[in-house]
Amino acid sequence: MKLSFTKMHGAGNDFVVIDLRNGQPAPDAELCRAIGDRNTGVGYDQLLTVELPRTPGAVASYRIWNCDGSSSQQCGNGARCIAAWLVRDGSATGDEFVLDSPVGAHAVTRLPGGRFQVVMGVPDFAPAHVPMQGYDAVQGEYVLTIDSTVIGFGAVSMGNPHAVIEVEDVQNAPVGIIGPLLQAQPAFPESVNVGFAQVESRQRVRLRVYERGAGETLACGSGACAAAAVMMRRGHVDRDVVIALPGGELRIQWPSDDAPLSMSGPTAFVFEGEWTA
Ligand SMILES: N[C@@H](CCC[C@H](N)C(=O)O)C(=O)O
Repeated sequence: MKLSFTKMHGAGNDFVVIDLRNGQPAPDAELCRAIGDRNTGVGYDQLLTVELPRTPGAVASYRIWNCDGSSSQQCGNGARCIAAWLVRDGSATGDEFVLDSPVGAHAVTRLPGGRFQVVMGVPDFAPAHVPMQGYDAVQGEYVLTIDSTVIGFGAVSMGNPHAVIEVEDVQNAPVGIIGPLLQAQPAFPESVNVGFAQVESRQRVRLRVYERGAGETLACGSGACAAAAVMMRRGHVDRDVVIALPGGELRIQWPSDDAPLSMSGPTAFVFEGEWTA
């Protein structure tokens, strides 16, 4: 079996992109893990498959797999990379087009310098939609006590589940300890992406994300949207903010609570390869 792929990244969040528009089946969880192994495979945070469009007017659709073989509904950095891939491929022409993601259509705008803006939808704070069990009403902050550690967090769905913990010093935040602990809580039946956000100013937030299915990544686009949305709703930042992640910066704009949120940021091609196992 031969699989041609493109290695890409968006602000350091790295991807293997595979074109399945010829009807080839999507890799199963075992193959995803094999390709994703950073020692014996290619290595990636997420594998993205380009597929035929599902809705009229869309250029293509895509699906998302984490490197542990699980699937996800949303990937902000991935959406930008798929957009760049389709532009390079010639399938997406013009500066504005639509992509079908697992959670619906995303409007995309091509910006100069390999940057793309993606309309990510309206952040959904309803606990049942995150999904998060044990809470009926939307709260600005939820509190869980795990092994006598009290953790306060905001929760929001960007199509995939996010918890956002506001911290004073993100550099020294216990990302690798609290991230997996929170993910394992029964409150999150589908696990959760856990962001650690330090508000530096009303226009700038520093963020690290412990992702579901991938561990800590250099950047998480939907995590940046989630952190911005939580901090905007708390009134801690303006409605147009830069989220600085370890691998790069994303700009998040959310004009009002019931409007769609948009994210813009970089894309990069790394190399082409062929998987022959
Ligand atoms: N890195 C992504 C998010 C990928 C999916 C996530 N790990 C999940 O399981 O929901 C992004 O840029 O949004």
